Amino acid sequence: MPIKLAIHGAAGRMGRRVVALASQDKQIQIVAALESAGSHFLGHDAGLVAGGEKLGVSLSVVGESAADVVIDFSVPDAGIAIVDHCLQSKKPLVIATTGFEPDQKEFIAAAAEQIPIVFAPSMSTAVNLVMKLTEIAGKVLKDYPSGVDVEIIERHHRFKEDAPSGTALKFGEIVAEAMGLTDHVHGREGRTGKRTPQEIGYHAVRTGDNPGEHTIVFGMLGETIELRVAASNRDCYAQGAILAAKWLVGRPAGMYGMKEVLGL
Ligand SMILES: NC(=O)C1=CN([C@@H]2O[C@H](COP(=O)(O)OP(=O)(O)OC[C@H]3O[C@@H](n4cnc5c(N)ncnc54)[C@H](O)[C@@H]3O)[C@@H](O)[C@H]2O)C=CC1
Ligand SMILES: O=C(O)C1=N[C@H](C(=O)O)C[C@H](O)C1
Repeated sequence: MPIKLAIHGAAGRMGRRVVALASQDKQIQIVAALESAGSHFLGHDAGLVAGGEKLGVSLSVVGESAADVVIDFSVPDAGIAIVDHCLQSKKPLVIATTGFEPDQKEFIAAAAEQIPIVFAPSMSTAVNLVMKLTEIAGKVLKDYPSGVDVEIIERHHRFKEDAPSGTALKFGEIVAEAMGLTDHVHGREGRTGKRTPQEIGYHAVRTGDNPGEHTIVFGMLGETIELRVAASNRDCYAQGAILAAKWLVGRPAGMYGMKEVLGL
């Protein structure tokens, strides 16, 4: 029996790719494509909106559905609303949306005590592998004699609404944990003084249609390491979200990440 999938934010850049790829997947049946009450795509066929063939599923607002699992690529407030919906209907949920406030993250963590949730700022296998490499690099370089300056540079399309990216923040958490660093510095301007060894620097570049690129720089005196991962389209994220949804069905309540999904 195929897994019945609902996609939240289905007419967005990511939602459309999830619809397009999930509709080609024999293990998945799309049963709901959800959008905001103000979307002019409501009532339109989700397959056609995604640029493919007619699917027979119209874009609708959140309501009762036969879904076994939900994938969310939307905006933070809508993400919280779908968490609440999944809590009430006891449905597993993959949250790919970024930019949540701290209190919203607490709400998600509390929800994960009752339903299974995968919550990850990047669904890409390559990005999650580079997170693992970053952890290794951080641990190995922690006590490097000259000291190590870690800077995280991310580049995304001009339409992105949050900065730095959720993925950049996650890279920063990994570095902080691995190296015992405490200060998160976002951009620099003016007479900032010398860089301190406790800093992790973040730089958010917004240009054109870049689907996402992250570079983690480990700068020593005498040598430099750069770990870079760049998407050339959005399918790495959509495929990862579909993989996470399949993995999540039947799991106990809990908060999972792509680390668990990918066995990293
Ligand atoms: N975890 C990951 O791998 C990735 C995460 N993202 C994140 O996913 C989110 C969406 O990204 P994009 O698709 O590029 O944005 P987008 O703006 O193209 O799509 C968001 C969609 O959510 C819809 N939406 C807004 N309010 C809604 C509501 N109340 N109910 C249902 N739908 C609602 C919008 O109408 C829109 O269609 C962003 O937070 C982005 O950072 C993006 C790519 C990869
Ligand atoms: O908005 C995007 O496009 C992306 N957002 C995610 C993030 O904020 O980390 C993941 C990916 O980099 C694309």
